[in-house]
Amino acid sequence: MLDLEDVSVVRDGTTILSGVHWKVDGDQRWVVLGPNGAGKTTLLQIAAAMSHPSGGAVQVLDGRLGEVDLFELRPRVGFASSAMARRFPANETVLNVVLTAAYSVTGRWNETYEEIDERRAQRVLAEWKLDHLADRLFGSLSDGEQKRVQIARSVMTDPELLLLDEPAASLDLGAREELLTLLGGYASAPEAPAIVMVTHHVEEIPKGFTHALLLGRGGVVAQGPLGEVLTAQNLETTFGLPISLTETDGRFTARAA
Ligand SMILES: Nc1ncnc2c1ncn2[C@@H]1O[C@H](COP(=O)(O)OP(=O)(O)OP(=O)(O)O)[C@@H](O)[C@H]1O
Repeated sequence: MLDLEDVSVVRDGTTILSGVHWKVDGDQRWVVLGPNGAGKTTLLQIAAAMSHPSGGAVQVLDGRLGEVDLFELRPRVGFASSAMARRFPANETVLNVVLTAAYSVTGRWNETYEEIDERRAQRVLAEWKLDHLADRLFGSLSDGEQKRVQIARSVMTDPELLLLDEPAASLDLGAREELLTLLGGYASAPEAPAIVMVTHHVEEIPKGFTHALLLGRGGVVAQGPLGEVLTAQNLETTFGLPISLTETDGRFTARAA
C-alpha cells in the first residue's frame, strides 16, 4: 500500500526527514508516534500524495510519486486532519461534508450526486454514530462530533489506504474513548483498508492496531509490530525522557518514569 525508500524532505533549507525506509501492507494498521516537530504530518502528507519528497522514492498503492496521475490516486486514499477540516464550510450540513468526498471537494456546489452516493453517505454516517446529526451544520458540532465527521468523510470513498492525522487530539475522555472504540472496531474488520494514524499519545492507540513507527527528532527510532516496537526504551529515545509504559487489555499508558 505504501513503500518509502530512503525518503528525505527538506523545506526552506531545513531537513525535516531523512533516510526513511517504510513499508505498509494491506492488512496492517500503523500508528506513527513522536514528539512535536518530529515530522509526522510531513510523512503523512507524502503518504497521501499531497506533498513530494526532496529525495528517495515513494510508492502509494500502485503508483510511484512523480509518475502517477494524482487525480486518479487521491480518491483511493482517505485522509483526515484538522487542517483539512478547517476547509469544510461551517454552514455545510454534516451529510454534505461526507457526501462531497465523492468528488474530492469540501463544499457542495453544482455537482450532481448519484443515489448510490447518498445511500453510502447515510450508511457511513450511521457507522460512525452520526446519523442523528446528518442535517446539522458542521460548524455547530462539538469537537468530538467534528472529528467523527472527518473520519466518516475520509472513508466515504471506500479507500484502500486510510491516513488519520491526530484524530483524537483535543477530545475529552468520553469523546476520545468513543472515537477509539469506533476506530478499533473499524480497524479490526477484515475488510478494513490499510490504516496509518498519527498521534502523540500511546493512550490513543486503538485496539486492533498492529504496527508502530516511532519518529524522533533525529529520524525513525524504531518500526515494526506493535508488541516489539512499543517499549519504554524506544519511547525514551523517541521523546527524550525516561518513560514507564504499561499495557492493559490491548491499550497502553505512558508516563515519565
Ligand atoms: N516550509 C518549512 N520550512 C521550514 N521548516 C518547516 C517547514 N514546514 C515544516 N517545517 C518544520 O518541520 C518540522 C516537522 O513538522 P511536522 O508538522 O511534520 O511535525 P509533526 O511531527 O507533525 O509535529 P506536531 O506533532 O507538532 O504536529 C517542524 O519543526 C516544522 O516547523
